[in-house]
Amino acid sequence: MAQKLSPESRKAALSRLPNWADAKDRDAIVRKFTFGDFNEAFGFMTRAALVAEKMNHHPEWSNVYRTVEVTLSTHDAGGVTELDLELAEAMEMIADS
Ligand SMILES: C[C@H](O)[C@H](O)[C@H]1CNC2=NC(N)=NC(=O)C2=N1
Repeated sequence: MAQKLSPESRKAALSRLPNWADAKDRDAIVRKFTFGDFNEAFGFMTRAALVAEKMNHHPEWSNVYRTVEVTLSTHDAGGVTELDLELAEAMEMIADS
């Protein structure tokens, strides 16, 4: 099972993911994506969902019109692991493409 990241490696990883922040109320990382319109937002979710399913690692997320709010945490580990960083990086690539 994936292990929770140490505070040091988590801090280093977050510095490479500048748009992501620690969740306020739990052990997780969060980001709000804003797209041009609903089609772009939902297209992002569709592509990210396919990656997540392939990884067997799933986001908590919600969509309002052209925004998608994402929370990543590894439930089995009770906190942030490499899997969350990997999915966050994949989401950055998808949102940029
Ligand atoms: C049984 C299944 O493999 C697990 O429940 C997987 C599925 N997706 C998951 N996603 C996330 N974010 N955390 C998990 O611990 C997790 N576990």
